[in-house]
Amino acid sequence: MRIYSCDTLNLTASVLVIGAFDGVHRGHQQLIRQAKTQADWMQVPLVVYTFDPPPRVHFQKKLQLASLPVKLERLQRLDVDHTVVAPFDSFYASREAKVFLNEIRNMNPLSIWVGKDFKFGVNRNGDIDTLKQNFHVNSLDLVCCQDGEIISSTRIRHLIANNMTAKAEQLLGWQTVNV
Ligand SMILES: Cc1cc2nc3c(=O)[nH]c(=O)nc-3n(C[C@H](O)[C@H](O)[C@H](O)COP(=O)(O)O)c2cc1C
Ligand SMILES: Nc1ncnc2c1ncn2[C@@H]1O[C@H](COP(=O)(O)OP(=O)(O)OP(=O)(O)O)[C@@H](O)[C@H]1O
Repeated sequence: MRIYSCDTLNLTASVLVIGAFDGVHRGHQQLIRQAKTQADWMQVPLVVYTFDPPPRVHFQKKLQLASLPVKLERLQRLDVDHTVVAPFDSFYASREAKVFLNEIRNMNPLSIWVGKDFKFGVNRNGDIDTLKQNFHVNSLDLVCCQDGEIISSTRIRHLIANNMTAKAEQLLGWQTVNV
């Protein structure tokens, strides 16, 4: 897997997945695996575009589930070809949605995978519909755990804060000692 900073990756074709992916939990893993299957079928590289730190850590000072090296190792294990890491600071967060769209246009995505609630650009001005006006977009139904609750980084943060490590690891699909 090759790693790039934002604004540096140009490709003639790709499949792109975008998100914070804090912890690379089992929901993230399913999203990335679906995208990988499609990328292999299309014979184009799979690109993950992610943020460091995760926007919730930057804005809301939430617990970070995995450091950048750990996140990158997990993405590598999922057979991602290229990962773009945007340094998520106040300057980056002030980018207009259309500037972000221009950046990803340089990767010529044949298909983009995001969750239904995906937002981007200053003040979260861009959404999945904005993305759909410009690209072919796929979204996956949110993956739930055995008890039917949606898996999310937020839920895993709560479990860790309440010392429910075994349950957190079950939703993560990785051991928390690796953070
Ligand atoms: C260019 C850009 C600017 C952003 N600016 C803001 C912002 O001003 N406020 C905010 O809460 N989130 C901002 N975000 C973060 C998004 O709301 C969102 O958390 C991010 O795209 C990751 O998506 P995810 O949370 O679904 O993983 C920005 C994202 C991007 C790509
Ligand atoms: N359970 C899930 N099943 C499928 N896709 C998911 C799941 N959770 C998140 N995603 C998708 O993965 C991408 C990255 O999501 P994100 O990093 O915001 O995860 P999150 O678990 O929702 O985090 P947080 O709880 O901090 O908001 C988004 O496109 C999101 O919709």
